[in-house]
Amino acid sequence: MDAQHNIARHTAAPLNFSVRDLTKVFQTPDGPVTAVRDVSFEITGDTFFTMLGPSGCGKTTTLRMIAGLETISSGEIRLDGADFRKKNAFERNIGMVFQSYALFPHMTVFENAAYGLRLRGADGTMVRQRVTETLAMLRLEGLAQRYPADLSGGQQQRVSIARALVYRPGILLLDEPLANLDAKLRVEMRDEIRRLQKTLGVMALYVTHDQEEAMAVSDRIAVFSKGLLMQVGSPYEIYTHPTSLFVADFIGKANFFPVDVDSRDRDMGTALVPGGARFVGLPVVTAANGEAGWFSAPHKGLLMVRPEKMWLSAAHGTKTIDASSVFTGRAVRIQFLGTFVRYLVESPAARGSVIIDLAAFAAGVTEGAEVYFGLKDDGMIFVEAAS
Ligand SMILES: Nc1ncnc2c1ncn2[C@@H]1O[C@H](COP(=O)(O)OP(=O)(O)OP(=O)(O)O)[C@@H](O)[C@H]1O
Repeated sequence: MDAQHNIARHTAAPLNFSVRDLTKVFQTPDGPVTAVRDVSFEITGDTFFTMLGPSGCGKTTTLRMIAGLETISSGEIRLDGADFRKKNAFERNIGMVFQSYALFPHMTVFENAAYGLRLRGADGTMVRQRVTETLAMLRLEGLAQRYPADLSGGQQQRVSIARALVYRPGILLLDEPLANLDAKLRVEMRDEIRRLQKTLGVMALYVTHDQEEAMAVSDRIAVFSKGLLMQVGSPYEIYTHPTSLFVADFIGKANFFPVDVDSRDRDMGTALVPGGARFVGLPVVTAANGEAGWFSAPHKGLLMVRPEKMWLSAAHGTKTIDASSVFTGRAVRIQFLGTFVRYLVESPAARGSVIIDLAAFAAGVTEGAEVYFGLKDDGMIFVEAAS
């Protein structure tokens, strides 16, 4: 068969890539360690899919099982319905980018980029054409004859992306590709990776521990904690409808108010905040497993409110206040953060200090001042039972 057969003309993302009940148990001298437990998700077409979580949560192990770099303890991986494990490296049709770049130090940029094509038996004309085209996409044209040691970190990472894309894989796997770059370059590169991914129409599986980065680049995010997949959704869904305390806290900033739930039905509830405030008609009630119907009243729970869903005013002001939903506290710190002002408020009603983000300074509120604050009624969400 013609060797060129192994090389796609254009990127063709799989229609459907799925992982079912994927589990990884490492045998260690201290006994078995379950790094990934029963993880299931599905990705379609040119989705930019990110696995996000703190260090040690199992995201890299999941990616490595998908890449075939780690054996699977149990579960399955399917590519357009077929068992992924039965496919050889060429048939899997994946490109991989590592945090460490993993370039060959004795090869030029051109030869590094050409590696995957040569492995697939591409002829000289095709290698020249593809490598030139791919280096141009990554703005590396002028550097083709350099060696990795003579490149900056950002340029080295571009070469490793070129090497992964040169044979036009359907799936691009990226393991913390920006972790070694400085903050400004990280933002530039993440936008560039996303632009390339969409231009080529490749499916992307991206691993990061940086929630801001995940929100900025992803179509969908899978949040991991301790080997478990906690939630999958668009950045908007996981920010506005976290289904667990972990996700609410890990994605963005969150305030938590211990409450007594005194009634509820499928998607409405009434909560009492010790101290007197009462909230009726809560918009969303979710359980740690994402299912409604989990709270039984009466029950203790946690009300989560995002900082931008709160109001604040000076306690000595003349504003008319509906006393049933107002808290008092003390503004302990005011931070001007450019596009908004952040107030840190101490209040016995909250668990930890309260973060309140306003579009402008609150009149008359200085550090140390007594304040009134409350929750806008579209911003509340139950996240978990208090144990
Ligand atoms: N080869 C191995 N042998 C034993 N345990 C391992 C091995 N690789 C990973 N682990 C363990 O599995 C768990 C998950 O690790 P993993 O690297 O997947 O997490 P991660 O979320 O990607 O973290 P990081 O961002 O730090 O790489 C951790 O507890 C880790 O110590």
